[in-house]
Amino acid sequence: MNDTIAAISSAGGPIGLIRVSGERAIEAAAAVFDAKNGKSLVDAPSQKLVYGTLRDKNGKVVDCCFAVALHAPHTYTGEPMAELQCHGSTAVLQLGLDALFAQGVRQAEAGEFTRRAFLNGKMGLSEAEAVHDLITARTAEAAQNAAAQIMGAVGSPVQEMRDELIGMVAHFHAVVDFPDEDIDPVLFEDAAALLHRTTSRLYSMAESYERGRILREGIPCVILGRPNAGKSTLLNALLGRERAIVTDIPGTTRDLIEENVKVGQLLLRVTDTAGLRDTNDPIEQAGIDRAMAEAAASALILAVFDGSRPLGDEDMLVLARSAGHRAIAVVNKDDLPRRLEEKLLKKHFLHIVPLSAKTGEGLQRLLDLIPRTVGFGDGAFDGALITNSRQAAALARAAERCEAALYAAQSGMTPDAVVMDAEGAIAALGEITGETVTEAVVSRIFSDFCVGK
Ligand SMILES: Nc1nc2c(c(=O)[nH]1)N(C=O)[C@@H](CNc1ccc(C(=O)N[C@@H](CCC(=O)O)C(=O)O)cc1)CN2
Ligand SMILES: Nc1nc2c(ncn2[C@@H]2O[C@H](COP(=O)(O)OP(=O)(O)OP(=O)(O)O)[C@@H](O)[C@H]2O)c(=O)[nH]1
Ligand SMILES: [Mg+2]
Repeated sequence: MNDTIAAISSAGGPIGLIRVSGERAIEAAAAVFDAKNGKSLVDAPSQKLVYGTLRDKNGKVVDCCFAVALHAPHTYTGEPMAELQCHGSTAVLQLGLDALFAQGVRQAEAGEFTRRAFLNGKMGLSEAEAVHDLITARTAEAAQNAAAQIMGAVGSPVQEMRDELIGMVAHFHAVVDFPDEDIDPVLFEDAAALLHRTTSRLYSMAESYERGRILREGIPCVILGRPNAGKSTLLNALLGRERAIVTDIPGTTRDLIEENVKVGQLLLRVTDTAGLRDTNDPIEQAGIDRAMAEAAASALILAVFDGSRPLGDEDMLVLARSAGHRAIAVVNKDDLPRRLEEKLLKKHFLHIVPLSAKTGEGLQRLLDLIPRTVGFGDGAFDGALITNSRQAAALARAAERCEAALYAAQSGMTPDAVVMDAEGAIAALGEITGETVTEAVVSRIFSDFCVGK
């Protein structure tokens, strides 16, 4: 039997939530809470807020709050649960928690509520992982996608494909078990059709991770350019505030300046850097080294050029660093007379955007372009984007095995060959739903969660 656990499930707001789950959850909460109506929480109807007072382990009243009993099995974890909705002070919440501990309840580990929900069959593993995605979502779109996944946007199709493959394998097993009978060729045809459909579905789900990862994590983007090109001015323009120091002295920015900015549906994790040039100043050189390293690790380079001057040697460092990278050339200072020749830039960059970081003229064109260069148009976020690397890897493995089974079915190999690969695909899909996953993997997944979830 599971012991009873409790944790503070809220962070920092004016109202705080203590959650309790396990066989003794409601009794323990009832022991520290006196309902104003004089009845014990044990006798309260499920899911009904009850007003009253909370007492610490010494019996002192420390809060006027709500309590709620949640009767199994219709709870988040599937176990009896209780909640105390207190005032949000850490002191109050800790006293409430300590009072529960005095009733034999223990501190919940990271993700333990959701782990229990999974182990009790309340949700599949992909839904549990989406809970974590939702808690850590940094944009509305990422939250929307995660919410859809909690509702089964990944788990349901995966379950469906798995069930279909299991049905097919069962059919083949019947044939394999009676080898004397002739194999109906329709069986191979039907199997091939199913495997074909499933293979392409699986590949497209696995491939959606490239965009799903960007949705969840944002896109690391570096502003690169010669000193004085207007990199810091561009950062400030993107942010809409004076974040970085701007002067007309070349070499103003030394350290990396990292900020997040929402661009369309995308979170841009943008870094302003030191201007690239040959220098004898060791401090400036350290900044340039960091700029180069940061650019190498980024997914997008905004290469800034000063449009009011011809391209110079320092700009060649920018061209070299941008080569082979996803990059947009920004021709800045477009409010001044143009002295830069675009010819060389056109050879190096697919996209060239003239703008003035100072006046903001042309900035919108850059903002429109950035999401498109990383594959984000105006999409809906209905949970179809895979955001989890573990799921993506399992989907790719399932797709490969499914494709191998398809090949076996089409090339008239023995039913055993079809079955073997199909079973590999079934197992890989089971890792996503959680049906065929090891204890160690489950532990690792939930240890990433926060305490109280
Ligand atoms: N106060 C509070 N707010 C919260 C949570 C919580 O645990 N407590 N949640 C925690 O994540 C989230 C809501 N998720 C939940 C998911 C399922 C159930 C639940 O009780 N499920 C029952 C069905 C209940 C019913 O149909 O009325 C079940 O699955 O059997 C509760 C919360 C966000 N808000
Ligand atoms: N006219 C005009 N001036 C600009 C524009 N963008 C930047 N400047 C000016 O160019 C100078 C350098 O701007 P910064 O943003 O500091 O340039 P930087 O690339 O960050 O320079 P370092 O940090 O030294 O590498 C400042 O005087 C800015 O006001 C622009 O679009 N038009
Ligand atoms: Mg600067």
